Amino acid sequence: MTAAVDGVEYAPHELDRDATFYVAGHRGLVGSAIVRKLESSGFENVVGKTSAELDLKDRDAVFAYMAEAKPKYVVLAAAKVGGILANSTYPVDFLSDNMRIQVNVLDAALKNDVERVLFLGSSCIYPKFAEQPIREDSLLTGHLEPTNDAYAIAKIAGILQTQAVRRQYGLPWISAMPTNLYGPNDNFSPKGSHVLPALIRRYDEAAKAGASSVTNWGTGTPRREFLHADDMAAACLHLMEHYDGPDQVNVGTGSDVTIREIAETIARVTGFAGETEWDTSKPDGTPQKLLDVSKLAEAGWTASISLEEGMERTVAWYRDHVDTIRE
Ligand SMILES: NC(=O)C1=CN([C@@H]2O[C@H](COP(=O)(O)OP(=O)(O)OC[C@H]3O[C@@H](n4cnc5c(N)ncnc54)[C@H](OP(=O)(O)O)[C@@H]3O)[C@@H](O)[C@H]2O)C=CC1
Ligand SMILES: C[C@H]1O[C@H](OP(=O)(O)OP(=O)(O)OC[C@H]2O[C@@H](n3cnc4c(=O)[nH]c(N)nc43)[C@H](O)[C@@H]2O)[C@@H](O)[C@@H](O)C1=O
Repeated sequence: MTAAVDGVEYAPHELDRDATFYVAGHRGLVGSAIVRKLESSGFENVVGKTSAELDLKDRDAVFAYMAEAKPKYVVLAAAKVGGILANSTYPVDFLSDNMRIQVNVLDAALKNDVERVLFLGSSCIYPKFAEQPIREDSLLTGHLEPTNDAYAIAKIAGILQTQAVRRQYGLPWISAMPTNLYGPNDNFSPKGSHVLPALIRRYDEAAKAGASSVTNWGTGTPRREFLHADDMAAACLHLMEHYDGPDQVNVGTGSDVTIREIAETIARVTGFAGETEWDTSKPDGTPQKLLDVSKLAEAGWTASISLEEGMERTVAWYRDHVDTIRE
């Protein structure tokens, strides 16, 4: 199928199933979903390294690994990642670690002639008060949300590096900007996680303990768009096979909910029957973050896992893995 994005036709570019495919961050929420998707799509040689085996902040080690593994394709799904509190408490780490990880991986990929790279950014790259739904061309048109501006600047630098490689070397590297994601292998730590895993854990623990109330952060009024990691992985492979433009592509569902609404859904799915309270001393973050996904739709991909189904699957996964989740 030929895809026409912004009036430019892209012929399908089927990836070689026998080639080495390096998924940086292969144990994480997104990386593990990409590994599942690649393996179920016939890729025979998907490789990855844990951060203990290969610290991507270590430039020499990254160059040595890339020279040895010689991947033909790379997805960069390794990053320092966290929710609103972690981002606003440790901005230097989110800026510095992510700049180093991405510069090392992208430079080493260039040195080793990696044919196709997918860089993953985040919807927080867009201005805090961007017009909704947020189009790709609103990048750099306004001020960032202060709770994650340091992380966002690192991600913007990654997009620019991908575009610069295209301009200077003509390589077909691309980048995708996911909305808020969730699913198996997420970070469920109460202080470090994003809202959805935090609420699954809080409501599940409260339901099991028979608690009369739970307290969430902020006012509950911000709106967020949630995409299941398996959909994200499918979108990544689709883009690598059907898109070859310089602009970053938004990846989301095209619809959003309030935090209060998602809390009600999680309460229902976990069986929590008590009251929900809101701690307004905690930050709300950006009031709304809904991506315009028309470029992705033009490229031929739309999400298929509903929020209700994705929540049920994730709560079930969490309950099965509660003893081994990362803290
Ligand atoms: N989760 C979300 O809601 C969103 C995520 N994204 C982006 O998607 C990508 C993946 O995020 P996600 O899967 O959620 O994050 P996770 O935290 O689940 O996974 C990140 C992975 O990165 C690896 N990693 C981190 N630091 C290093 C390091 N110094 N050296 C080697 N590996 C490292 C970790 O490896 P190990 O396990 O071995 O320590 C981990 O598996 C990131 O670029 C993120 O910015 C974008 C928008 C939303
Ligand atoms: C993906 C994106 O994720 C981050 O941005 P965010 O969307 O604001 O992230 P969040 O998921 O942590 O919060 C969403 C909303 O939910 C509310 N909320 C309620 N109760 C809890 C709670 O218990 N935990 C958390 N984390 N949030 C809570 C919280 O107050 C906020 O209003 C970026 O830093 C950056 O990492 C990024 O790119």
